[in-house]
Amino acid sequence: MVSVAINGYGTIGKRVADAVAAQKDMKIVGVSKTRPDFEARMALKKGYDLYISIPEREKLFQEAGIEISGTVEDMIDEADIIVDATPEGIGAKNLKMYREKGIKAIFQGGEKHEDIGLSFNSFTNYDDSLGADYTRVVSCNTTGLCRTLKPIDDLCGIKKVRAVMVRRAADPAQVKKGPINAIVPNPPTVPSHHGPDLKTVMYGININTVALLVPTTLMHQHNIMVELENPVDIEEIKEELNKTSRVMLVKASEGLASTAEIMEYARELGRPRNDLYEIAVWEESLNIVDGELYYMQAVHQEADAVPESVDAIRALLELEEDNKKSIEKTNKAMGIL
Ligand SMILES: NC(=O)C1=CN([C@@H]2O[C@H](COP(=O)(O)OP(=O)(O)OC[C@H]3O[C@@H](n4cnc5c(N)ncnc54)[C@H](OP(=O)(O)O)[C@@H]3O)[C@@H](O)[C@H]2O)C=CC1
Ligand SMILES: O=C(OP(=O)(O)O)[C@H](O)COP(=O)(O)O
Repeated sequence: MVSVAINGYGTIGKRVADAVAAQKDMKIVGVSKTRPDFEARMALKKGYDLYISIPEREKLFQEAGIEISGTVEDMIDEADIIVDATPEGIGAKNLKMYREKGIKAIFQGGEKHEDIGLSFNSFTNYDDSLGADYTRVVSCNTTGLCRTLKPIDDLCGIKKVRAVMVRRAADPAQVKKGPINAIVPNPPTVPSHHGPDLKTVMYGININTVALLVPTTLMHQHNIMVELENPVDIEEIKEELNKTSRVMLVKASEGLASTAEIMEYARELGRPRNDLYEIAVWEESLNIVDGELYYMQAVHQEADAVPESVDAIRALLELEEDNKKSIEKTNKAMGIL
C-alpha cells in the first residue's frame, strides 16, 4: 500500500484525499492547509494528519486548538508521492521543493503544461506517465473534452473539432469570484487555451475552442462540433458513449434538461459531496448533420478530474501498467458508473 500526501486540502485536494482513501492499494498519510478553518477540522475528523504549508502560521493553528503534525516538508518525508492541489501557479513553485526532497508529484490543471513537462488523462495518454517523476492532470474542462472525444476518435476518426466552452464563474463556495450578472468572453481572445491544453494529452487532435464565463457555480457546459473522418451512424456513437467509462447519457425529456437538474440527479446518486465524476452528455443533442457530429455535455468541475489523479498515482508509481485496470479499480472504489 503506497503512502500519498495532499499538498493543498481544498476543493480538489479534499476530494482526491477521499478518493485515495477509498482505494485498496493506497492510503493518505497527510494533507496540508494554510488556514485553521473548518476544512482543517474536517480533515482531522476524517483521520487525516494535518500539516501546514506556511510554518509561520503554526501559532494560529495552536490558538485554534487544531493539532498539526508538522510542515509540508515533514509530510513529504512520510509519503511515496505528493498530489499538489494548491491554487493555480503555486504548484509550479513547489516543484523545486519536490525535486530537492526527491519525491514524485502530481499537479492539477491550473499549472502550465510547460512548467511540469507532462500532462495526464487516464484514457488518452496514461502510458506516458508510467514511472515518470511529475505529471499534470489536465483541468476539468480538458478532462471533459477527453472523455467524449477519445471514444469518438477511436470509433470513426476526427478531422476537426470546434467547441464553445460555457464555464461556471466560480465554485459554489467561492464567494469572491464572479461575474454575478454578466456573460464574459474569457479569454476574449480566440481560440482559447482549451484547444492547446487538450493537445497535451490527445496528441495531434485538430481543435479550436472559444470560452466564456457565465454566472453559475454548478457545472461547465460544452457545445461540441466534430468533423468526422469516416461515416458513422448516430446510434453507433450513442452506443459507444453509453459504454464509455466516466461518461453518462442524460435525457432532457426525463427531467435532466439543465445543469441544475443534473446536479439534483447527482444528489440522488448519494456520492460524497453530491459529486458527479461522469461527463453528462445530453442524448437529444447528439446529431450528425452533413457529416458533422454535434453534441452538448455538462461537467461537474469540482469532481470530474478527481479519479484521474488516482490513476495518475498508479502510473507514476507503476502500480498498474494497464490504464483500463487502473480505471476499473478507481471506479469500483469510488462508485463510478
Ligand atoms: N476548483 C475547480 O473547479 C478546479 C480546480 N482545478 C485545479 O486544481 C488546483 C486546486 O484548485 P482548487 O482546489 O480549486 O483550489 P482551492 O483554493 O479550493 O484549494 C487550494 C488549497 O491549497 C492551499 N493553499 C493555498 N495557498 C497555498 C500555498 N501557498 N502552499 C500550499 N497550499 C496552499 C489552500 O489552503 P487554505 O484553504 O488553508 O488556504 C487549499 O487547501 C488548481 O490548479 C486548479 O486550477 C482543476 C479542475 C477544477
Ligand atoms: O475553468 C477551469 O479551468 P479552465 O481554465 O481549463 O477552463 C477550472 O474549472 C478551474 O477554474 P478556476 O481557475 O476558475 O477555478
